[in-house]
Amino acid sequence: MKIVIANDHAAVEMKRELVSYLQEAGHEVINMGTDIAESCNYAEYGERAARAVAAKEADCGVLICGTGVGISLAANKVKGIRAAVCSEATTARLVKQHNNANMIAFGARIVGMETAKDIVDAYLGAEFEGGRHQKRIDLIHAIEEKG
Ligand SMILES: O=C(CO)[C@H](O)[C@H](O)[C@H](O)COP(=O)(O)O
Repeated sequence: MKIVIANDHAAVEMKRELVSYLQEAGHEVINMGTDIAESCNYAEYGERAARAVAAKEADCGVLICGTGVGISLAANKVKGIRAAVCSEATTARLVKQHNNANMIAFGARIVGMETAKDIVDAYLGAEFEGGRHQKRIDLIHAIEEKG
């Protein structure tokens, strides 16, 4: 898969390790930074990655900040984005199966490296189930259209 990844200063090391992990698994990774420890603003990185997913430049996205919350809030402001915060693998699987999340987010200050890998594996290994779940996603996007 083609996966975009973005993070703030809280997650530079975790992102670096995940990029290698995903590449070793055969994925193409588009790294949108940040790659330095200097304090930065998660909204800019979340938006950049979300726009790439919305434009179909990537199949999906991985977002990491301190908690995963700020960067997902920013990404979710981009039309067509469903970014879900996950702190464990079951949620990561279900956000794909039920919500067809096109981005996942987690916190480098919340989950450890092995859990982060489990989250990513569960999400990438899951398939959207469609059916009743599609109607619910359509309702979410109807809210988006109302502005
Ligand atoms: O946005 C966040 C919380 O929703 C992220 O955790 C940020 O990484 C965090 O706010 C950054 O905090 P810092 O004190 O500036 O490192």
